[in-house]
Amino acid sequence: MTTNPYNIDLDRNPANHIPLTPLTFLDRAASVFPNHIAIVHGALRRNYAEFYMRSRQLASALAQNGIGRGDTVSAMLANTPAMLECHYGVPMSGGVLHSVNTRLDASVIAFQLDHAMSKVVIVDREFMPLIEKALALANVTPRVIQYDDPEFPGPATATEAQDYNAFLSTGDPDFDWLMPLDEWDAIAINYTSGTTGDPKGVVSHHRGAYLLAQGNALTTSMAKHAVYLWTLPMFHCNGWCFPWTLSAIVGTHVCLRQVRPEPIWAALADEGVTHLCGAPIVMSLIISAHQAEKRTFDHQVQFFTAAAPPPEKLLADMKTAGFDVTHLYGLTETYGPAVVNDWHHEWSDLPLAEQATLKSRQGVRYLPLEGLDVLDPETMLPVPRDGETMGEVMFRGNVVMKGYFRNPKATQQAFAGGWFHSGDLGVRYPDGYIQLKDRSKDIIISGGENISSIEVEEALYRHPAVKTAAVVAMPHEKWGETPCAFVELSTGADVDAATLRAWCKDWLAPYKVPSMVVFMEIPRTSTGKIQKYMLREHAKTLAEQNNETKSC
Ligand SMILES: Nc1ncnc2c1ncn2[C@@H]1O[C@H](COP(=O)(O)OP(=O)(O)OP(=O)(O)O)[C@@H](O)[C@H]1O
Repeated sequence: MTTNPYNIDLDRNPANHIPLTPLTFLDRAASVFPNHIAIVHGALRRNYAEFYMRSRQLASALAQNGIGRGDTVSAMLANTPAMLECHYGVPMSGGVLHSVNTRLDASVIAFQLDHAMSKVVIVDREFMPLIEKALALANVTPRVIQYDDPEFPGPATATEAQDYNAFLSTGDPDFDWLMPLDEWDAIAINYTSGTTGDPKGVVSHHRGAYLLAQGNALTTSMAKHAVYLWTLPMFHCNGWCFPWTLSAIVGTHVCLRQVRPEPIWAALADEGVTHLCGAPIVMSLIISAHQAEKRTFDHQVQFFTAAAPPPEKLLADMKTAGFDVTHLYGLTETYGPAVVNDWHHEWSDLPLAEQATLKSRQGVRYLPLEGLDVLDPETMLPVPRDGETMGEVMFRGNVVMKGYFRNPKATQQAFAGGWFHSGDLGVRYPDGYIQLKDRSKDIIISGGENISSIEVEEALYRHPAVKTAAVVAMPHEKWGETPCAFVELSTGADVDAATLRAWCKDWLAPYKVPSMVVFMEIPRTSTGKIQKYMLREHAKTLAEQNNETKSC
C-alpha cells in the first residue's frame, strides 16, 4: 500500500487541530463585540461580556462543587437567561447538559434524573414543587439550585435550595474553562418526549452541536446581529442548537417565559425581532392574533417551523401576514433541524396555493448533513424518486447523535445498516426533495392499503371551520383499520361530522375518508406536538363501544 505523501511529516498538533465546540463562539462574540446586547429579558439587558463572564462563573461554581468531565447537570428552566447560561456554563465545566421538559410529570422526571445520573439540578422557582416531587421518587440525590426569575409572577415558597445567583457569585469570572478533550465528547443529553413510546436519552457531541449551530445560520441565511425570539422551548433538543447559533452570528436572544400572542407581537414590534422558531401551533397562535387584532410589523421576519407537518392553509396565512416561513425537519437524534425546504426564487412567482404545496415538503439536507435518503428498510435501497413510493427517511452524517445513553440495543437498532433510521415514512420527488407521509407507527392500513394520516389531515385543514385535525387508525372488523379524525373547530365555527366527511369525499379516495369524526380538545406534548398514541387509544375505545352497541 502506498502512503499518501501529503500525510508524511504533516501531523495534527495543537496549532492546527482543536476540537470543534460551539463554546468558542461565545468566547469570540465576547471579545469582538463585548458591548453588543446578547440577552433581553423583560427590563433586563445583558451584553456579551456579561453573558460570557456569567457562563464562566457558572462553570467555575459547578467545578468547585465536584462537576467535571462527563457529569450530568440537569436544568429545569423556562426560556430565561439562566437557561442560556446553562448551555455554555455546564459544558464549560466539562459537564453534560440535561434539559428537562418542564411539563412532564414527576415520575418521568425522576426516571430521567436517575437514568442520566444527575449530580446537580438547576430549577426555576415555578417548577420547584414539581422537582421536589420528582426527587422524592428518584434514587439520585443531586444538589438543587433555585433560579428566581424576576419575570415569574408567582409567590415565593420556602426552600432549602441554594439561590442561583448566589451560587454563580461563588464562581471565578475568569475561570479557565474546560475545552472538550475530544470533539466526540458529549455536550448534552435530551430525552425524547415519548410520542412513540419509551423515552430514550439522546447523546449529542460538541462537534455535532458546532456544526448544526453554524448550519442553522448558513442554511437559513441568518445575518450578523439577528434578533431571535425564544418561542421554541430551549429544553426541546437544546432549542435546535440556536442558543449556540446566536453567539456565532453575535445576535440577540429575546427571552420569553410563555408562548402567548401578546408578548410575541410586542417583541416583534418593540425589540425588532427578526427570527423565531416553533411548531405549527405557534404559527396558529400568531395568526389568530393577527386576524383578530390586525397586528402587523414593519420589517422582515423569518419564521422557522418544524416538529409537525405545517398545514398548507397555515403556511398561506403566514405569508399573507408578512412572515417569511422556512420549513425545517429533524429529530432530537439529529440535533434539531437537519433538513430544510430550500426555496427556489422562481417558486415565489407561482400561485399562493402552489407555493404552500411546495413549502409543505420537508426538503433537502442541511449543509452539515452528509446523507439524507428515503430507503426501503428491508433492502436498504432508495425508493424511486416519483413522489409516491413510500420508504423510511434515513440520515447519515456529522449531525447524527452519538447514540442512546446506556441503551446499546436501541442504539444498534437505530443505526442498522449504516444509516440512522428516523421512523418517519416519506417519499422523494424527482427534484430530490423529500416529503413526510407519516411516522411508521401512525400509518393507517385499511384493507391492505396504506393511508397517510397527513394526507387525510390536509383534506380536513382545507375546510375553513377546521382549526386542528389529527387522524389516527381505528380498529375495524372488516378493514383492519380505518381513519378516525379528531377535530378542533375555529372559534365561532359550526360544522357537523357528516359535513366534514362529505367534504373529505371531494378530496380523497373513498377508503381514505374518516369513518368517524370526533370533536374534542386534542392532547399535545409541551412542544405542541399532537399525542397520537393517546388519540389511538381513544379511537380504540370508541370502536369497542361501537361494536358493543351493534351487538346489543
Ligand atoms: N417538519 C416536520 N414535518 C413533519 N413532522 C416533523 C417535522 N419536524 C419534525 N417532525 C416529527 O417530529 C419527530 C421528531 O421529534 P422529536 O425528536 O422531538 O421526538 P418526539 O416526537 O418528541 O419523541 P419520540 O421520538 O419519543 O416520538 C420526527 O421524527 C417527525 O415525526
